[in-house]
Amino acid sequence: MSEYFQSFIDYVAARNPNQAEFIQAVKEVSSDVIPYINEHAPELINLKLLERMVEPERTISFRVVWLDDNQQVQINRGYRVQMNSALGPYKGGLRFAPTVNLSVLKFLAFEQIFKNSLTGLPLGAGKGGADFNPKGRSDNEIMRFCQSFMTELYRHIGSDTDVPAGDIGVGQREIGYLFGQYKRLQNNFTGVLTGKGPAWGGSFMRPEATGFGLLYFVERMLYENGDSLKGKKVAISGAGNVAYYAALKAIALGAKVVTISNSNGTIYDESGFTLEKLDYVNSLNRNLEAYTARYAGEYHAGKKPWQFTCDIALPCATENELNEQDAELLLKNGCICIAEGANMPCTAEAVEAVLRSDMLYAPGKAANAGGVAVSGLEMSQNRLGQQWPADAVDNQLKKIMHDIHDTCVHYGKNKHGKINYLKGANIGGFIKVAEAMKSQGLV
Ligand SMILES: NC(=O)C1=CN([C@@H]2O[C@H](COP(=O)(O)OP(=O)(O)OC[C@H]3O[C@@H](n4cnc5c(N)ncnc54)[C@H](O)[C@@H]3O)[C@@H](O)[C@H]2O)C=CC1
Ligand SMILES: O=C(O)CCC(=O)C(=O)O
Repeated sequence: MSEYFQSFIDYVAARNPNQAEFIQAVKEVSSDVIPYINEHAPELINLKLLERMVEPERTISFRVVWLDDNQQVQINRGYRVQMNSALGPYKGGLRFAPTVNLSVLKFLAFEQIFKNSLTGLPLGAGKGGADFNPKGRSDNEIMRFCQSFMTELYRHIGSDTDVPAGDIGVGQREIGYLFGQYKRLQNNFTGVLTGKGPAWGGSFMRPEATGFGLLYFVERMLYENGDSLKGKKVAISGAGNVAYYAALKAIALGAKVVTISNSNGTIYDESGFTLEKLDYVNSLNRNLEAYTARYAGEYHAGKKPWQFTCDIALPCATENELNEQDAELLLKNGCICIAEGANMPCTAEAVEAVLRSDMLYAPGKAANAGGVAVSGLEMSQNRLGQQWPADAVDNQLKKIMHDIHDTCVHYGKNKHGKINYLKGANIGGFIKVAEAMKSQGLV
């Protein structure tokens, strides 16, 4: 690696102590982008484009006070990282989980810059959330928390400023409570959040978009490499929004899904999940062990899905959930493709192991961009005061995922025809943002 790369990483590490996830994401992007800049756009070095991209435009941190069902006062910390507005209003989800901290949100917001650029839509990048654990909380507690969170956040967001959406722990229920509180405070029914219910400004297909988009990407990637999803054995991690819709679409495209998991363990069902089985998993409310009382699957407490033989691995749960050993095991067992539904689910070492092999690797910023893409379409519908039919949105989603795939191929194919989708996504995502920042002057 070049001198510039090392001095850049040292600079970022010194300015962001104790932010391991953020530095991991920055290293991963800059290891592709810096050689590209050195060769094709050295003028960007003096403009300090990358140095500017790693500095959030604004970071908001605030107190969230609320009353639990036992009348006890609870205090959480809320955040919004407004990372980059070169291409449009800040855009990205809100995460409610005890693991939320600035390092995690900055890595997510940083990844969002390149992901949102790849969609081809006018979307800047942001991410936010709180260290609030929704597990075991009543519906009323969730509502009170959301109302308190929005009572501060509302002054920093707007339909042309910053448009949050969901992420881990934030689905349509939470978006509803957040939206209701924003409307009450601002007296304004506007597209300030995406992932809304279809009856009150939401886009059809937003719940499905990330999981479906992931499979559209995988389908295209396999096709490009002379293969298809038909008859493939697919291992999926997670049991939330992305995992569920990824499983549904994989099954619809002729694959067999054999695992679903959460942080406690994995269900392995050799005969493959069906829609009915997946809906049963949803009804279990995190108690995956109960699956075996009804269906002939196995429950493996404390185990990840990556030990089971599969052709395709789709990590759809959380960051750094698939490590180097997992990647080696997948390779040994004949897995041909890892595609990330989650954000940065593979550790840096796992990515290196995969890139050294012939396995296909689709990074999250490309493969899971379908969610934010349909959020972008929801913003367009809100501005126009329209609601487009589900099949029209689905067709646009498919086209966007295919275009992202082709951008990755364009920037990631080497002279021997091998495609590095990570490099393609990093460079393809970077170029547009860099051009926009250059045009907009020193901001
Ligand atoms: N919801 C969306 O539209 C998008 C989500 N993503 C990413 O996809 C991932 C999943 O998000 P959602 O499905 O929306 O969240 P969710 O809250 O609906 O589901 C998360 C699932 O992951 C499981 N999980 C959490 N930690 C785990 C661990 N250590 N090991 C195994 N399972 C674990 C949870 O039990 C839950 O089943 C996250 O990385 C998120 O940032 C990315 C793009 C868009
Ligand atoms: O739809 C959105 O704005 C959020 C999507 C998101 O958070 C992500 O792509 O990781």
